[in-house]
Amino acid sequence: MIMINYINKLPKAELHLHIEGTLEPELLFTLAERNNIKLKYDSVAQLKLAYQFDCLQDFLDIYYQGASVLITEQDFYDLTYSYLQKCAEQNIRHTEIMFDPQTHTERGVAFETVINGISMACIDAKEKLNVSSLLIMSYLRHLSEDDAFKTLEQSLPFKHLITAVGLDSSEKGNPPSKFKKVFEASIKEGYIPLAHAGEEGPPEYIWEALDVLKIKRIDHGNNCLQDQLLIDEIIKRDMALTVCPLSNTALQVVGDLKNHPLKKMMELGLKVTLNSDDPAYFGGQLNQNFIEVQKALNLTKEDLYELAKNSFQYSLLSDKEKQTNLNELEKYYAN
Ligand SMILES: Nc1ncnc2[nH]cnc12
Ligand SMILES: [Zn+2]
Repeated sequence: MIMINYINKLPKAELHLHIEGTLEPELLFTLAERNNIKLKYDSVAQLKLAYQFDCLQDFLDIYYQGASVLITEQDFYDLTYSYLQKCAEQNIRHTEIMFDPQTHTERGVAFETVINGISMACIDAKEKLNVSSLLIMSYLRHLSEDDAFKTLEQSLPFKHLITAVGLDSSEKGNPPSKFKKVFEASIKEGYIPLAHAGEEGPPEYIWEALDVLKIKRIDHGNNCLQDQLLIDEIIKRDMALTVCPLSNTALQVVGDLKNHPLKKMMELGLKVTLNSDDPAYFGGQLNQNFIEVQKALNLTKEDLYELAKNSFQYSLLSDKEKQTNLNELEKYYAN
């Protein structure tokens, strides 16, 4: 059975989303013009043709290029508000937004410009769209730990606006242990530790993220399936995986959605959530991920309910906020 309508109205949270990855080609061109930036592509159609990826690195090269049109506070505001409007349309009640400060500070854009633009949009969206959000500052793992320390330092005046730290970018060759000290320091500052692990990297990287970085949630985590002891450990620790199906097929982590391990993960007892990762690049927003994976794997209403429930349960919201969202979901499911 196809459940597009049911999915569209299902109350849900998104826990794995890069704000730079929500930059739609149309907005990218608008911002390039506004900031007098010459692009390599003549049109939106031509740019879209470049969105063909063989692996994570292929994508990252284009994604960092795209982000170079973001210059002013207004740019970051427009980018973020536009995503939050899409959340409202999809009945995403809460979202946990990753941002990559180093992608911008490396180009001479101040940390302050980035965080102010993003967080102002979040405040306005709460008021006008009733979508709640919080921010995850992600360190780029292809850069050095010293560089991450500089970013941590820059974030401190804005600590009240940031809930967690993450780790993203090129996984292979950049194990979590490279960032042991900066994660320890981030935890001391009150940030909750999260990390991408096991997207392209081996199960050992997931073990390191758990044991060395002390993470509370695993971004992707697909490759845990290669290690039964690791699966047992993740279940024992009651940790969630933020799974991103359309990202996985776009980056050739999974060949075909029909072979996506989501259902298997659920059957094994792993707690999983569905997410869009970089929707402007991977062919679909969160609801499109739900719709396509439901169809490919024949997910039932109970499965969809479990995924939505996990998205609130494993969010970084307070227990009270979780309960409010869960009550709303419960009501929807019962009707
Ligand atoms: N899927 C992904 N993996 C690692 N780094 C990323 N940055 C943006 N999207 C990413
Ligand atoms: Zn990601």
